[in-house]
Formats: sequence, C-alpha cells, structure tokens
Amino acid sequence: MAKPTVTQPWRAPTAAGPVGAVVHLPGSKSVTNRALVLGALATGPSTLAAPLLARDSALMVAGLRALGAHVSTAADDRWVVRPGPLHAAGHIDVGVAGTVMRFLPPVAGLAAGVATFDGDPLARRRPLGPLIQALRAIGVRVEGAPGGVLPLTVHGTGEVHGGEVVIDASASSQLVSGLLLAGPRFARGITVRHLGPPVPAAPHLRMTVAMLRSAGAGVDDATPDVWSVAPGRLSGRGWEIEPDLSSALPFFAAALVTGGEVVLPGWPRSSMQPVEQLRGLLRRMGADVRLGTGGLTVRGTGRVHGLDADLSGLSELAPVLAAVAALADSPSTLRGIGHIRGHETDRLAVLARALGAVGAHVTELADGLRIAPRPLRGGVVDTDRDHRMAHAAAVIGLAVPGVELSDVACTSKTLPDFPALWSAMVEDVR
Ligand SMILES: O=C(O)C1=C[C@@H](OP(=O)(O)O)[C@@H](O)[C@H](O)C1
Ligand SMILES: C=C(OP(=O)(O)O)C(=O)O
Repeated sequence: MAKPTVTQPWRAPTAAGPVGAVVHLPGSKSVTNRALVLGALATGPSTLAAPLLARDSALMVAGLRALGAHVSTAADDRWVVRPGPLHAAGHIDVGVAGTVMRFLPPVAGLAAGVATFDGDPLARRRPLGPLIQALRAIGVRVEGAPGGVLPLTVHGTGEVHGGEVVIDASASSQLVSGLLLAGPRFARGITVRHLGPPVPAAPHLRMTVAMLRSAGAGVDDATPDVWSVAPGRLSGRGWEIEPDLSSALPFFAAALVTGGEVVLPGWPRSSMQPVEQLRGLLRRMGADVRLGTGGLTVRGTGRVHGLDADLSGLSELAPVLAAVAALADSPSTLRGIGHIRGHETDRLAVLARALGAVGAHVTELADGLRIAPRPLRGGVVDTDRDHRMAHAAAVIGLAVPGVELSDVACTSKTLPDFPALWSAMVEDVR
C-alpha cells in the first residue's frame, strides 16, 4: 500500500475585508484524466493543453505508463500521449483518486499481463464492487478484496469481449464512466444498464459521453440509465483542458462570504462542467456569477443566504457549499448526497464534525446535511486528509479568526498551489 503523505498543519488566513482578486486555476481533474485514458486507447497521438498538474493526474499518468502508454509530461502546459501496445507489468498506485481506481481496471483488462491496484488507506474503503462484478461478467479475470474494495489484481489477456452488464452505480458515477471509456476497445463494445437508486453526478456522465464522442466513439445514451458504446477505433486528438470548476468553488465562496469579487480567467463559453447549475446555487446564496470575455466573475453582496438544494449532480461541491451555509443568515438543507460517504472520507460525518469544531450546528441526515446558522469561533479542524475538507475549512477561516487545519497538504490531490493561491487572494483585499 502507498505510504500516506506527510500532513502539514495550516492556519487559515482571515480576510480583513472584501477580497478582490484575479485567480488563475489549473485544468479540470475530470477532463484531464478522461483525456489521458482516451489518449492511451486511441490509434494515434493526443495532446492535452493546460492539463491538471496534481497528484490525481500524476497517478493517472503513472498508471497508464504501467499499462504500456507513452505519456510525455516534459512540458507542463502540453502533455503528449502516444498509445502503445497495452501490456501490464506491475503495480498501479491509485492514491485516493476515484478516477484512477475506476477508470484503469477496465484498461488493465485490455493489457496482456498482471496489474495490481492499491492506494492510500482512505482508498481502501471506496466502492469498487459493481465494477469488479461487471468486469468479470465481460470476461476479465479480477481478484479483489471480498468487500468489493482495494486491493485488487487484474489478469489481462489483451482482449475483452464486452457485451451487456447490469450494475448498481448509485455509489459512484465513476463505476459507469470507467466501463464506458474503455468500451470502444472491447470486441462487442459495452452496454451498461444501471439498476438501483439514482446514479449521482450526472454531469460527469455527460462529460464521459461527450469526450468519447469527441474521440470518435459511437455512444447511445438516449435511454435513461442505459449507456451503449459501440466497438471501434478512438482517434488521437488535441484536448483543451478547461479550468477545474470544483477547485474554483472555494474562490467563488471567498467572494461570496467576504462580499468581494474574484475573477477566474480562461473559462470557455461552453463548458463540460456544470457551471450553470453552480451559478444558480450561488445566486440563491447571494452571489452573482457572470461569464464574459475576461473570464468568470463572482461577486458577493455581503449577505449570504442558506438554501435547500439537491446536490446529487454536484456532489464534489458539497463540502464547500456546506461551509458557506454555515456562514449564512438562514438554515440550509443539502440533500441527495448520501453517496459522498464513499468519497475520500465519509464526507457527511466528517463535515458535521469539522464544522461542529468551529461552532456550527450541523445535523447529519441519511442523504445530506442540515445546517443551522450560529455564531462561529476559531478551532482546530481535522480535515481527515480530504482536500475538499481543507477547502471548506479555509472558507470558514476567511470570516472566523483562529481556524486551524490539521492538514493542508491533502490539497495536492487536485490543487497543489491551493495554500499559496489562497493566501495571495486573501492579501488582495480591495
Ligand atoms: O468522473 C469524475 O471525474 C468524477 C465523478 C464524481 O464522482 P462520484 O460519482 O463518485 O461522486 C465526482 O464526485 C468526482 O470528483 C469526479
Ligand atoms: C470525490 C472526489 O474525487 P474522486 O472521486 O475523483 O477521487 C473529489 O475530488 O471531490
């Protein structure tokens, strides 16, 4: 198992007034890691412009190299993927990356040889069972831990016959995305039929389908809960990686809770990420989000409102939205996110504890959180090594002096520059 990273305690800076900053953010984790996988499965080279440089993308690169792809990361702003014959030789460290642990086992089925998968201790509790069963059903030999979690071993033969599988993907949309991304290379393609409570993170499934189609795959997603990918060749292509919406959220939140303004340059007119849905939520909480030629601009009014919202489509955004809700002038209920108990941590339990540590009144529900505003105080927040928990605590720290995080190094998962970008933003008080 991978050694856990060293923790780094951090005192969250408090804003002396409304922030006013221009923040340059790196590429989307979800787009980068899909582009890497599609590039490795294509018939020709692909390039990634402005990819994410972070732990999750580095792990994806290392995993794909272990499966035979050539990935050049020599230029930070332009990675090149040259597909090679897939062959597995050794171990793949998934860290705590859901995309790596769920997107690469199907690729390993296409590689001749044995690939073992394991990750950080936190990764060993993240759901994988339905993916393991689906892979077995389409002819891949997988040895896994009995509870359907890491570690696992894939004995690839170089060929996967594919076909139709029925899975319960209510624990994670990535269980479906992983099967679809490798689907064009299966002899009969793949049809995934979901049976069970709703699949979360619908925008991420739409991203998978859109990127597969952009790489030339035939995908039918016309029937709810059924996705079919036809067998065929994937083309190499150039991918422009858009900035990461989830990494942007704490900066949006900073504008909201300090009544300031944050500009994020480089946003595409049309995004594969759920910018519009997030914009609606932030508006309800008191911010104004505008997309123009200069980028995305978020303005706070100095007032922060609570909200009742179903976040099932935006589940990775829940921790920071919960932090904003703890600073609001009315109660909030965040629903539809029971599955985030299987994210990096049991995020509902960890959020209730972390926000409680600074005086918030949080009730854990089966599928979400209820947050009642109360005056907050400084305190030590145990992030449980979860990057989004660090983002959430940093947002509280803007408005509440004396908030200390047990660890900020965990932000390296998706945004290694978070502490520096955050401190620079807080210094930029208007
Ligand atoms: O496919 C992806 O890139 C992701 C899908 C979502 O996973 P879940 O469906 O497990 O929430 C999201 O939360 C995660 O951060 C990224
Ligand atoms: C849930 C998350 O990540 P992943 O599932 O990709 O590890 C996240 O980044 O909030």
